[in-house]
Amino acid sequence: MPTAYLLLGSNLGDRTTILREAIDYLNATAGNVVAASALYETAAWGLEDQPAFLNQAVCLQTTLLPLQLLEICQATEQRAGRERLVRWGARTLDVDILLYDDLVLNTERLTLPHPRLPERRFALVPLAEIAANVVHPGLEKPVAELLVECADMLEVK
Ligand SMILES: Nc1nc2nc(S)n(CCO)c2c(=O)[nH]1
Repeated sequence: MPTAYLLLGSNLGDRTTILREAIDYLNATAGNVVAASALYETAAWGLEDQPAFLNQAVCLQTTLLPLQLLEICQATEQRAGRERLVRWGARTLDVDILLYDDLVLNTERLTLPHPRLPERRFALVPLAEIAANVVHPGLEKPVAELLVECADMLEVK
């Protein structure tokens, strides 16, 4: 069964509850969440003048195809009241697909692996907790090595 790694993020509202409810919804609609990292509080990347995020990586075993999984991720965001007001602005929930097995995909709707994964410690740190030895298809390096190489500073509030 395909394995996907997702990054959940929230910096608006009751972040802990939002992330827990997102995992419950993914379990009910997308497959089985078989692993979840700890919650990491990190300074906002991108548009820095916004509240700190809570980030969490999850491992999902799924029978959904990538674009079907993307639809469920977007539905999960909408259930949490996600409003896309400002690009990279504050949001109740963000669910990004980081990896989907060893698939490399470049479409208008979805790029896999996530194109900014190698430059984001806020994604690499939680992912390395549950998938340190998973090899990034395309870069052919394990997640742990991507983390070591990532220059992005992880400032914990
Ligand atoms: N620390 C942190 N910064 C972020 N900037 C954006 S956009 N996002 C949403 C994910 O693309 C985040 C995030 O999840 N965590």
